[in-house]
Amino acid sequence: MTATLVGSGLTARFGGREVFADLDIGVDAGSVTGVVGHSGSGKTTLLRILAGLTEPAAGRVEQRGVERRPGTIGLLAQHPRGVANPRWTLRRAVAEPATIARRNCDVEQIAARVGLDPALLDRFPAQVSDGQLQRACVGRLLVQAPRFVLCDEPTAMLDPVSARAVIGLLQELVDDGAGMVLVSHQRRLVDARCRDVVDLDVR
Ligand SMILES: Nc1ncnc2c1ncn2[C@@H]1O[C@H](COP(=O)(O)OP(=O)(O)OP(=O)(O)O)[C@@H](O)[C@H]1O
Repeated sequence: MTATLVGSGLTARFGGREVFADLDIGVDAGSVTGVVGHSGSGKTTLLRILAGLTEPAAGRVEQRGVERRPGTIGLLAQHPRGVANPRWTLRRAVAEPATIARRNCDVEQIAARVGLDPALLDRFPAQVSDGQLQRACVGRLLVQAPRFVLCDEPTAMLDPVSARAVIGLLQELVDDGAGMVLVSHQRRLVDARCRDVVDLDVR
């Protein structure tokens, strides 16, 4: 059975104001579903609902064909500084999924894979650039090896070289069989990468 993440009939509402209603979205293993829409249309909210971080006002999210274990969904935030623990070194953050699962991981090898200077691994988030921190977040995803990756404008903070590197690394996760939901304002990127696109503006 193909692993699939499915959201059906999803409605998001804050303080009586409806952000979106009765929305369906799905992504299969090894493919990318795009999410586009104007600022405030609910893209981040949709990712948070898919990740189980926000409860929808209606509808449900299911993972089909996936073994029950923690960490089957990974998130890559638009602003890595907003999610990185400021008191943890990059080494600790990258290794955390392996620490939780009580398995070993070669953090230096992961750093090499994501193009992060190993000397930066013992720094704290405030001591590295946004691009370096985002690469560490991608490294953490590689350690986590989630079945589904939810990416919220993952290159918005990055220079073109770092952006291409991050997109390439995310594509590797998809090539290895992850299903990805990609939120982006860059319609060209979405059209080039995504099999299905959910447009929150034309519903
Ligand atoms: N926790 C919350 N409480 C109240 N309102 C919220 C909350 N989270 C989001 N909203 C509102 O829901 C709407 C959608 O927000 P969301 O961040 O999902 O939009 P977005 O499409 O990701 O925007 P952007 O492209 O600017 O990142 C906005 O009007 C926002 O103010």
